[in-house]
Amino acid sequence: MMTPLVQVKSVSQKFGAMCALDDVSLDIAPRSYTVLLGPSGSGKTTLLSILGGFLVPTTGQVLIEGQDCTGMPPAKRPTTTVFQDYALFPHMTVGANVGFGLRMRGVASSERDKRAQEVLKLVGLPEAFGKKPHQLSGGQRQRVALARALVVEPSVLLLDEPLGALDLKLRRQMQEELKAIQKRVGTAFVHVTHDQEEAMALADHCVVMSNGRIEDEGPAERVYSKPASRFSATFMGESTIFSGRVIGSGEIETVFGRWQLATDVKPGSEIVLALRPEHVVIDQKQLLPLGEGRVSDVVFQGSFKRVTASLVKDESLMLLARLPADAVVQTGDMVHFACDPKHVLVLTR
Ligand SMILES: Nc1ncnc2c1ncn2[C@@H]1O[C@H](COP(=O)(O)OP(=O)(O)OP(=O)(O)O)[C@@H](O)[C@H]1O
Repeated sequence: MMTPLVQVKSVSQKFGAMCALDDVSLDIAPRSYTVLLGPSGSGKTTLLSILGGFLVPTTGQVLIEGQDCTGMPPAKRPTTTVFQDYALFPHMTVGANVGFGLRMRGVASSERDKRAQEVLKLVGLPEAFGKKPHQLSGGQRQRVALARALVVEPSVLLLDEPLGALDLKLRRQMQEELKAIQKRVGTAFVHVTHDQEEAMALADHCVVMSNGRIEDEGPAERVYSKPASRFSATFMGESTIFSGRVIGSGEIETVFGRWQLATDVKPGSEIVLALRPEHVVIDQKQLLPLGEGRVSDVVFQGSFKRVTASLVKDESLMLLARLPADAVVQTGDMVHFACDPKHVLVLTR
């Protein structure tokens, strides 16, 4: 990795007895799109607040561009934050809202207006300059909030659930726009979400959080295809999880029998195995057999069918499968399930 733009070093945040962040370290590369992904209460907003200077961590350090910013107030550090509710000033025009940060920095009005116009163009709203926030749609207000944060040319833009207030269709559209704007301006973005699809669509670097710790981090594709832990295998996409034990080199004992599986985990170790639904197939006995299962649910989702089945070998294990849209399966059917050994994920955590 090139020299990090941001270095979070062993940061912990306590609120009384409650530990919201527990020894978190993270590097953020210049020009990157980082997504902090995790369930409610995992510490995402706390970490973003520490990056933005709204919280001073109990212990640890935050360096931005090599400078120690740990105790520095928000206005002094090279970051700006876009909040979920946009926090636009309702009585000001869009142009004045966008130019606000420049006004605070003493930039003259003609220069402010010129730069506000430029960023409004950048976010696709060149005609909004003289309007008031209430004359805009939710998606447009979101873009004004983005323009207002970008106009001061921060080194890092922090976004706290920026698309949370938008409906699903607009959300997907704004994801594409956010990514395109980030590539255009080259500013590093750090974006908090609990939506794993959003994380996959946006992240160059995906950081999966749980209980105040980083569970997994890396390119979104790597986190999905080779999750580091059971938590990230189930939070970033769905998986069927089952346990196993390594009994010899390349041999694993599972509820489905003995499997020949390449693994470098040492014999005797207990492991967790995960299987993505798109890697489960039916009626292909030449692959690794998962045995028979009774289909308990079939949901047609347009391009595929999402099938849930309880397996004869272990009825408590609910198998998830994503089958072709034309697969002939119904609730109550007994079906032979299998998987390709190369897709079985062996997790050590
Ligand atoms: N000011 C505070 N005082 C006390 N506890 C707090 C404070 N801020 C956050 N917490 C607690 O710290 C933990 C982490 O909260 P945080 O808001 O960072 O999580 P999050 O992952 O952003 O969740 P969400 O998606 O719900 O916003 C939670 O248990 C929360 O209740």
